[in-house]
Parts: sequence; C-alpha cells; structure tokens
Amino acid sequence: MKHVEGGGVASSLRAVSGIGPALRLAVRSCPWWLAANTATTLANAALPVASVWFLKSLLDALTSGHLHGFPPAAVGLVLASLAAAVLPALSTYLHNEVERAIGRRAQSDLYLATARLSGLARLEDPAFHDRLQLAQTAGRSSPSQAVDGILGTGQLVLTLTGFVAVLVSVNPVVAGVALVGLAPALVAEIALSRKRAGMLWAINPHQRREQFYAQLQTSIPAAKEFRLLGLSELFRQRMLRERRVADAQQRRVDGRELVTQLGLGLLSMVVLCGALVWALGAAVRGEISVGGISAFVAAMTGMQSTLGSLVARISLAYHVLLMYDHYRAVLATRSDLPVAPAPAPIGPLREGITLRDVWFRYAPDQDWVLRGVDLTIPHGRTVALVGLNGAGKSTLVKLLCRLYDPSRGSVSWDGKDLRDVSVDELRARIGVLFQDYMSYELSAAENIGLGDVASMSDRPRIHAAATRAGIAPVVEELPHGYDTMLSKSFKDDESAGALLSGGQWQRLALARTYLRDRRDLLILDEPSSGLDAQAEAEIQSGLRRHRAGATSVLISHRLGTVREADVIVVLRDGRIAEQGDHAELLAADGEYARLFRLQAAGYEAAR
Ligand SMILES: Nc1ncnc2c1ncn2[C@@H]1O[C@H](COP(=O)(O)OP(=O)(O)OP(=O)(O)O)[C@@H](O)[C@H]1O
Repeated sequence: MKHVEGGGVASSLRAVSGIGPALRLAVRSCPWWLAANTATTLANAALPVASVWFLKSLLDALTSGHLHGFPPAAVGLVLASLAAAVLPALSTYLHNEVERAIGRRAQSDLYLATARLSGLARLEDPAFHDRLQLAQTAGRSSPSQAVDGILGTGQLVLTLTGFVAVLVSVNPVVAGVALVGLAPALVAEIALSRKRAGMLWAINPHQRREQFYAQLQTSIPAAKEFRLLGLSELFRQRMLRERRVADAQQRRVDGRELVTQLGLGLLSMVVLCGALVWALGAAVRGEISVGGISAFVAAMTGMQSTLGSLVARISLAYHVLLMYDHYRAVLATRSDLPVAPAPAPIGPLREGITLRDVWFRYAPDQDWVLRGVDLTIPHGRTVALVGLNGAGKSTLVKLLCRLYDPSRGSVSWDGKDLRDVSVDELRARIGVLFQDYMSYELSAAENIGLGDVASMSDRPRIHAAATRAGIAPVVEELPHGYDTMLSKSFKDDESAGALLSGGQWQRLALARTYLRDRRDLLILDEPSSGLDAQAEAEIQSGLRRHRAGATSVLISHRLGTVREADVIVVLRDGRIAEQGDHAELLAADGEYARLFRLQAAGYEAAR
C-alpha cells in the first residue's frame, strides 16, 4: 500500500480517504461526548448569524415605527448573547474530553499494531521508524483534530451559509463576487498543507538523529565515556548540524507561506473594499434601509472572516489527514513474519530441533550471515555454539526463536517447520538469556518476574530463581529488598532507588530466564560474560544442574564453560566448521583445539 509522503494527487486522495476511519475511531472512542460536542458546535455555528438577524429586525422595527417587532427581536438578541457567553467554554470542555478519549484509543491501537509485528525486521527498518515517529504524534492528536476539522468546517459552512443568505437578501451579485473572489485562497492553502506535510516527512530522519545526539549528551550510560573522552562538544555540534538542516527546510516552507498569506490578505482587502464602496453608493441612492446597511456590513465582514477561517480549517484538516495517513500506514503494516493460515499445534519437544540448509542475511543488500547451516539440537542434550566474533552464533539463536525467518532452508521443531506453527506458542516453550539482555528500570522482583508474566507476583518462585542465579543475597540487602526500584530515574519515597553492578544485572537477567525453567528449550547467549571467576564457577554448577535432562543451547567465548556440552559446534563465517564433543574436537586438532589451547595458554602463562 502506497502512503502519503507529501506529494501527488493519488496520495492526497488516499489522505482524504482517511476521513472515514478517523470518524469511526472517534465514534468508537467516545460516542456520547462526541454527540454533545457536535450539538454545541452546531449551536455555536448558528449564533453569529442569529445575532446579525435579530439586530437587523431590531433596527428595522425602530426605524420603521413597527414597534411590535421590537420585543421578540430584543429577547432573541439577549438570548443569543447569553448563549455566545456560555457555549464557547462548554465547547472547549467537551472538545478536550473528546480529544483525550480519542488520543487514548488511538495510542492503544497503535501499540497493539506494533506488538503484532512479531519479528524484528520491521523495527530495524529506519523508514518504518520515521513513519512510527510521525504516527505516534499523529495518533495522539490527528484523529481528534480530524474530527475538529470536520465539525469546525461544518460549523463554519453553516455560519457562512447564514451570512451568504443575509447578503443575497440584500444583493445577490455582490454576494457571488465576494464568494468567488476568495476561492484562490482555498487552492493556495491546500497546496501549502501538502508542502508542509512533505517537509515534515523529509526532516524526520534529521530530527531522529538530533534527538539521538541530544539524549546521548544527558544519558547516564553514556556519561562516563562522554566525560572521559570529552565527547560533549562533538555531539552538541552534530545535534546542531541536524537541527540546522531541519530548520532550513522548515524556513523554506515558512517563506512560501508568508508570500501566500500576503497575497491572500491583499485579495481579501480588495474584495471587502469593493463591497463597501457598493454598499455606501446604494445607501446614498436610498436602495437599502438602515437595518439593511448594518446587516450588509456585518454579514460582509462576518463572511470574510468566516471564509478566512474556513480556508484555514480545511487546509489544517487536510494537513492533519496527511499526517494521519502515517498512523494508518503503521496500523496497516503487515508482520514481517508470515502468519500460517491454520497454525499446526506445537507440543512439548520430543525429538529435537533441526536446521536444514539454513541461509540467512539481514537484508537483501547485505552479506550472508549464515551459509547453509545443517544442525540438529537433540532433545535432552546441550549444544554449545562457539566461534569468533561475528561468526553468526547470536543470529542462529534469533532464528531458533523465530525473530526472523531463514532466507533459505528451514528450522523445524519435531519435524514441524517453525513457519507453520503459532509464533506465540513457540516462544512460550523457550527460555532465553540474550547476550544483550534488558535491565529494566523496575523493582528487583519485577525484573525477575518479567520472565514469566503469569508468575509476576509469585514471590516464592521469584526467590527461588534469584537464589539459583546467586543474586538473592544482593537483592535482600537492598533498602526495600525485592521491592527496591533498580533505577535512579523512577525512584520514589516508597521504593528507594538502587543501582546494580554489571555482573549483578547479568545474574538478575539469568534469574529472569530461570523463571522459565519449565520450558522445553533453554538458550543462554554468553550467560557469564560479565561475572567474576567465583560467580562464574557458581553459575556453571547451577547451570549444570539446571540443564540436566533439558534441551539447551549455550553460547560462550570461555571454552571452559562449554567443554561439558554434549555437542560443541564451531561456527566460522556462517558455516559449521566442525562439531563433536570436547575430546573429539581436541583430537581433531582444528579451530576449537586451537582456540582452546590459546585460552589455556593464557592461564598457564599467568601462573
Ligand atoms: N540486526 C542486525 N542487522 C544487520 N546485521 C546484523 C544484525 N545483527 C548482527 N548482524 C551482523 O551479523 C553478523 C553475525 O552477528 P552475530 O551477532 O550473529 O555474531 P556472533 O557470532 O554472535 O558474534 P559475537 O561473538 O560477537 O557475539 C555480524 O557481521 C553482524 O554485523
């Protein structure tokens, strides 16, 4: 589906076709508030014309001597003034309520849509990120602005019709000329809206980079290197450079807007002056009454300002719809992982997981990361993956979790291709500690409990997982034990914040993985990389017990950690270079033996 990037008639039509979905969203979000808001808007629309009409009747009654017409006109004028005093405030209140309700609903729908993207590829696409950023802003405000635009346009059209009716009753030709004279404004404003939407899309990558540089300068994780390496000035300059590029594009559109507005202002002045000259001439010739002159002048200036507002409204609504198109595009984004029409049930692992001639690259224009991998992970066994940096170990793990599909070949679970089973069911059977695990700015208990959301409040299980990962004593010493916030940004009086060391965070992440110990497949990608020697030894023995009889995949650069694995697979440049158990690989005297001796020599030399 092609979406609006700021130009072209087809994309404009697409944007306008967003009116229906925006209105449906509004109705679903808050039907009653919306109905009340619509009613006050319509009442507001009738007020200015009613006032002009009551004033005309009043003046005509006074000047013609037909005084029986005076009381109803006076009462009408008072009531219209009262309503004019009350309705705007009521309208603002209702409008804000509608805006909040739609914003909540739109935000919820947006994040439901992004959660449906079950793989990683879309989130790694920069163009998708640009769109997502615009969609986040547009999702919050555009649907309610679109409703505003429609209601506001309706209100102004109603008011305008009233003024035109008054003018036509005085002189139809002048009314027609005044209306036609202002048509160019609409065309020019719409063209400007399109330019502005296109500019916003074009500057998005610059704004994203600007935000990135800005956040870096105050981020806690970056603060040490920034201070030590003196990086603040470099990134401040880069931030400003991106800002200047974005500002230059904004300035160009602002300049165009300035010229257009000046031209339109001039045109509207000419039309108004012409009408006034006619009205004065007609009054001198005695063609219109005093009430008629007052109605004409009021209707003419009213029509001018209403037309101006109408043009601005329409162009704003158009701009909002162009932005809303990004929101619709995100909602319509299909998952990067095709969903099987009738997913096969996936049971507990009985035989094993098989990779058959698996080729994988992250994008068609990038190099292959895995090149024809054939591998079996038998049920109840531990398979270790080793190899140099960039060999493809973590990528293989991501394919096991179906975060990507292989570009060629297949991964199967007891013979069932992962593409044919439900991705949620598959992931429910896997426990993983990723190499780049998350450190959540939440309480210690939540950091562990997230491993199994259903057990978030199961304290005995959380304690058991923490004990197994060797982090329980540290957590118990924290100011509020398991309820301590592990953050300096979100602490409050009830949950004083504390920060952990790198190795302690790693143990906490391991505890989170242990909470999923009833799963069929356990994957540990560098589980002890940040741990001290004693901690590593404790973790090793814990892991040994934990893995006994379970199917697991273990990645580690410390070859001592993997020597007990049933099968050790050495990956080199995305291919399996060799596999076997520790003794077999040492006897083969290949890459593994070379790396193992290299590490052992390091320890020997240190003695
Ligand atoms: N999300 C990604 N997008 C594009 N390329 C990627 C991505 N992740 C990894 N790569 C590339 O894939 C290759 C293999 O990376 P991978 O993380 O699988 O290696 P690894 O064997 O786990 O390395 P290490 O031992 O350093 O953890 C690398 O060249 C890397 O640049």
